[in-house]
Amino acid sequence: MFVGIGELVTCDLDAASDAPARAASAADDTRLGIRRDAALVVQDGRITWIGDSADAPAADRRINLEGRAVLPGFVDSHSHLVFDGDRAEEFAARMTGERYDGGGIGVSVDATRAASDERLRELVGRRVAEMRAQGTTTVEIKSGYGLTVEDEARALRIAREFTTETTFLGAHVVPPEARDERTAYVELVIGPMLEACAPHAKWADVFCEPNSPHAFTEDESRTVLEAARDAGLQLRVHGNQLGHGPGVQLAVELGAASVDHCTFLSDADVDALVQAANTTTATLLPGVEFSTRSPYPDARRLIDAGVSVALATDCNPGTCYSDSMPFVIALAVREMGMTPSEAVWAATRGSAKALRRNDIGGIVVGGPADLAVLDAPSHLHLAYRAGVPIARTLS
Ligand SMILES: N=CN[C@@H](CCC(=O)O)C(=O)O
Ligand SMILES: [Zn+2]
Repeated sequence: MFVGIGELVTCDLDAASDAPARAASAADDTRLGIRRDAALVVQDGRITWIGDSADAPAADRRINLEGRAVLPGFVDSHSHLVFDGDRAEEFAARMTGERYDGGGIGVSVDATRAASDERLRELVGRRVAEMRAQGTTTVEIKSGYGLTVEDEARALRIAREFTTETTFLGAHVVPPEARDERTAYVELVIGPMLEACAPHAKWADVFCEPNSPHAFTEDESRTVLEAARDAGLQLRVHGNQLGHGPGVQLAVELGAASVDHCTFLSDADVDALVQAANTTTATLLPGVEFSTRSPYPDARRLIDAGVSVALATDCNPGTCYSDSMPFVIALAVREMGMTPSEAVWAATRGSAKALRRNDIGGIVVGGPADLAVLDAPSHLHLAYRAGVPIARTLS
């Protein structure tokens, strides 16, 4: 049992029926369901009681959190953790003006193909441990740095050892060796690659980006997504990252759970996301804009319009080699005009919704004890103390 919780952020509203977290003012934290001086009882990994510290029942073990804040563990609904090598020099070049266009993905593909299973497993394990150490309790992991039948299936098999939220991203880019055979590569993705990968994946994703010569057009993306849906996978889309494009409309049309990035949106894109708010979440990844020196997505415009918004890291070797949800929350507050409560909601309930999960992202009796604790009295400190390691998981 945990007692002496200074601020218990439950996010306990029903994720299926909730409207997007829209704060009435910067100080509004009513949607977070905050209790003060709280206690909770955990048994066999589940929460069995929530109440005031003063009313806490007897328990075998009693841990006094001395006024710390407890939140739902963060849900990181977008990551690419199965890779070897890094692209620090590409990052440094961007800081002095180079543009990102997805071409560096081929560098990570080479390094990942050359790595042994053991090496990849160790790297993913290390990254998941880093995430947990910063308060993340659920992570989605994509393939996408193999881009052959065997290498994509291998990436997903390894990812499955760490999470049930695995995503087939054979359509990440056209690999360098297939550059002049785009059609043949798409056929490979929707044929033997999908067949080998589907047993290890819950989701399929595509980098739909006509602004990159390496990524996929609207027609190619539709072909891949429809084939994946027919194979029983649920859909997600990388869209509208590098410029205006068809990603959002395609995601909404196909009923994808999430369209991720949403950096460049037309009014029609926002309208489509409002109409689809119960089905399709806009997942914002501000670590990418930080790491590519790009304009941030307009989170205020989306939230004020009524779009369902989530936050995730997009941890990958190219556009954001950070797996820190507290960093993302700080960026969302400082750079995207989200209130601290909106950012916490989007990183927990919102991100759970982007994974079509109602069982995580909140603290409720009967739910899993997926908890984050802060070495601080309130969730405001996540952005206020940016860069300070105040968050960890509590189990
Ligand atoms: N946009 C496509 N995929 C990743 C970047 C991958 C890379 O550059 O290695 C992203 O989400 O930003
Ligand atoms: Zn991504």
